[in-house]
Amino acid sequence: MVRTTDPEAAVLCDDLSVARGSAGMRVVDGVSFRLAPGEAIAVMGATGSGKSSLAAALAGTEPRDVRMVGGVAEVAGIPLRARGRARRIRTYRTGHLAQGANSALQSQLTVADIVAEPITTRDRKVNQRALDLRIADLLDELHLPIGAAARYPYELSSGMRQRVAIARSLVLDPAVLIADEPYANLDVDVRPAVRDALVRRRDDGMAIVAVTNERELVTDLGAAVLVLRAGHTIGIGPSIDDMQWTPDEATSIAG
Ligand SMILES: Nc1ncnc2c1ncn2[C@@H]1O[C@H](COP(=O)(O)OP(=O)(O)OP(=O)(O)O)[C@@H](O)[C@H]1O
Repeated sequence: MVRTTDPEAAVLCDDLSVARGSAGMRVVDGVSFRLAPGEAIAVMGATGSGKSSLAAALAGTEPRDVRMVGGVAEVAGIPLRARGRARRIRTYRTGHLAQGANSALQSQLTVADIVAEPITTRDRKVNQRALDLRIADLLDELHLPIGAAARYPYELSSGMRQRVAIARSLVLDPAVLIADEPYANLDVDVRPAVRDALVRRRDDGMAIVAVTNERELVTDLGAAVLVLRAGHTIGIGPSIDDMQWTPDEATSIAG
């Protein structure tokens, strides 16, 4: 088992570097931040700056071509480099909304099965009635219609699929949520339901790493801000109000 340097942190990155693809190109270089339970950080930056690669590395699951190549990273008290049982525990404690998750839902499963899968793959003897209630509550919280549970992804709009993917990422009550573009494909009228679901859990101690360039979401989450350019940190600050902005990106912390 790999030793944890900061067991109290929800997420710790110290000089973290991440490589991607068969050529092992370094796409995140020397990123450092610490998140306590109940805190949020927004990873911002232009397209290709490394936001999704950082999120995927911290989620530690998919895609498999993303890997840590330097520094320290710990999520939910367990190092990213840990293997075996420690790695499995870290996976259960981490919710992951991957980039494009709404278009990657398994087409042969119903919404209920998709959302339940993180639980059913872990515990095959789970009480079905309790599970059904839990999923109905989650779908309702995210303003999905009654009956959505029995439907298949191809029967849903992209905004509904996005909320199914969010429900799945929350179903295990994770200690840490890694959410890549939580508002992707969401109409403005359903965004408050997603925002409230995230803020409520953050208030209950869930830490959130959100890849987003949506300033309103960053403010609503009370998130710290990390801005990347070409894999490097070009700005980090405790809130979006502390950042200095050019027309299209934050460049540094104020002052
Ligand atoms: N599958 C892949 N194989 C190799 N390189 C990749 C792959 N996906 C992305 N990259 C490269 O990794 C770098 C970082 O991409 P990444 O998707 O993490 O950035 P991003 O900031 O999330 O961008 P976007 O907002 O467009 O999703 C870019 O140079 C990109 O071209």
